[in-house]
Parts: sequence; structure tokens; C-alpha cells
Amino acid sequence: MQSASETLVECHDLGRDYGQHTAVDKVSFSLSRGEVLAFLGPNGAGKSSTMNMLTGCLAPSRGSVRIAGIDLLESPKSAKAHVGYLPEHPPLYPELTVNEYLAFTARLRGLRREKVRQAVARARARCGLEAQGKRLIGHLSRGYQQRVGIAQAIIHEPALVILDEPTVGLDPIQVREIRALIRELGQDHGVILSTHILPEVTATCSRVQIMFRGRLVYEDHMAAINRGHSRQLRLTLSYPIDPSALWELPGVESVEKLDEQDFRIQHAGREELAPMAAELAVKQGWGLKRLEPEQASLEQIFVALTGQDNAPAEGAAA
Ligand SMILES: Nc1ncnc2c1ncn2[C@@H]1O[C@H](COP(=O)(O)OP(=O)(O)OP(=O)(O)O)[C@@H](O)[C@H]1O
Repeated sequence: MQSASETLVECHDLGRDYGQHTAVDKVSFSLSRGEVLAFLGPNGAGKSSTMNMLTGCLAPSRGSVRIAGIDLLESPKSAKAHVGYLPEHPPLYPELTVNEYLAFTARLRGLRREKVRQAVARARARCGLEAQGKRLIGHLSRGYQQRVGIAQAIIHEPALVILDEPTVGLDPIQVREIRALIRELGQDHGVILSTHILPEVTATCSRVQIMFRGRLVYEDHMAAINRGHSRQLRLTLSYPIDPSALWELPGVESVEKLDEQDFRIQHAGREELAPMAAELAVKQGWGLKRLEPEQASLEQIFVALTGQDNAPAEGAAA
């Protein structure tokens, strides 16, 4: 029996080194059925390494992963049976028909021969491929090929579906269709989506995690971000200051300098931060002009935490 709050992923202190380089460090999080979790981060942040560890394709250097309650390192085969994966470049065979390819992946996933036909029909229906069964994959549009990639990821009805950059290279209509499909999958699976595209997260995800330099630096529910549950303060002063004292305040995660007298502070959501910042400004004689909570967009949060101001452009087609 599946329950909405069933925990599908539990990661604890996950880490991966490549030689001397630590690509992923101290990553801990969990995911429940019914959630679509975005993994955001700039290039090289460690997203793919983390995804590869969750799918059992890459051995962690440290830490543990449980998938549907099963330890991935102790029982990889049973744990992996609960995971479906769409890599950034899905291994599709253009010379096979959709039916042939999905039947092949069903067999690879260990489905018994008599179950294969039904599984193929179900995955095709789920992904809007009812009319494409007999078509060669090589003759399908990029959007339909992506649907085939998602269909192979869910062919064995896994609890957890991991999608790496699922809409890259699609046209705006295809992007909308694939996002709708992801939202639908999120209703009865748990979905992890690795992406660079911020509008994709807003359109499809219920929760977001930002990775930077191998670490998780931010986690929140999209509903909280959209409601403006403020974790951001705007501080405007009469005189230029050295902002290092702002970093000393409890729960400060970043201080973005808008100009010499204007700052945006990201924090851990502590209500006492605003009065403490006000007190500091008065004590230091900074000439406090304005101090107010700001509703941070995902883009502002991303930029403040990672210093990347070019990421959203990629989502322009959204
Ligand atoms: N096989 C490897 N050998 C050595 N270094 C690696 C290897 N794979 C990844 N790295 C390094 O580890 C870091 C994290 O890489 P990873 O691919 O996990 O990041 P990412 O967030 O997925 O980036 P992108 O969005 O560009 O795919 C990077 O510095 C990368 O150069």
C-alpha cells in the first residue's frame, strides 16, 4: 500500500571525491512520494555526480543512500529496482520502433515476458505515445524521443524517477508538454529533476534544492517561495559601509552588494534578524534609511547564493 508521505529517498552525508577534488560533500536530504524536487546549480556544482550516486551508477566516497527504505550500497539490485532514470542523453536506439525499444528496456528491468506487453502499453499511455508504438524512434521529433526516454524510465513503475535536464533542446510547445508530464508523474511517484532552468522549477517542482561547489546551500518548498515567506532583507543606508559586520549576524547566508549603500541579505528565516540588523546599523552609525523583508524570487535566491547571474536566460523559451 502506497502512502502519500512514504519516504523514497534518504541521503545522509553523501560525498564523492575525484582524486584530490571533492565534487560532492555532506549532502543530506529526503524525498517523499508525491514530491517533485528540483536540483538546481551552476555547471560543476555536483548535480550529475549526486544523481549518479542516487541511481547507483557512481559509488559514493562517503555517506549512505536509502531508496524506498533499502540501502543502495548494501542491496544495490533491490534498491535500483525502485529507480527510473532519464539521463541527459538517453540511450535510445533510432533503428528500433517505440514498442521494440520499450519491450527491450522492460526485459532489461527484469519484467517477465508475459508482463512486457502490458507494461509497454501502460508506459506509452502515460507518456502520450499511444499512436507512436510502431514508429521508428529515429523518425520521431526530439519532443517525442524525450517522451520515449521518460517512458523507459517508468517502464517498471519505479517509486522514484530521476530526470536529468529533461527539456534541454526542446521547442517551447514540447517543453510545456514534458513539464505537464513531469507534474503528472509527481502525483504518484517521487521525482527528482536536475536542471539549470529556473522557470522549469517554478513550473514543475514542489521543492527546490540549490547545490553550489558540491554542497547543498539552500532548500525550501516552492509554495513558501511563492508565498513570499521571506528569507531576504533589503538594507539601504545613507553612507557607504564595509558589509563584513552583516555576516556576523546569526543565520546570514549571503550578503549581496547592490551598491555601496544598498544590500540584499539572504538568511535562514530567523525573525529576529531584522531587529538585529537595525540595531547594528544604528550602533555603527550607518544612517539607516530602509530595512524591509523582500519577497525573493527563485532567481534572486540562486544569484545570491551562487553568484551566477546568467542561468535564467536558458529558460527564456519557457
Ligand atoms: N569523472 C570525473 N573525473 C574527475 N572530475 C569529475 C568527474 N566528473 C565530474 N567531475 C568534476 O566534479 C565536479 C562536479 O561535476 P558534476 O558533473 O557532478 O557537476 P554538475 O553540477 O552536474 O555540472 P553540469 O551542470 O555542468 O553537468 C566538477 O568540478 C567536475 O569537473
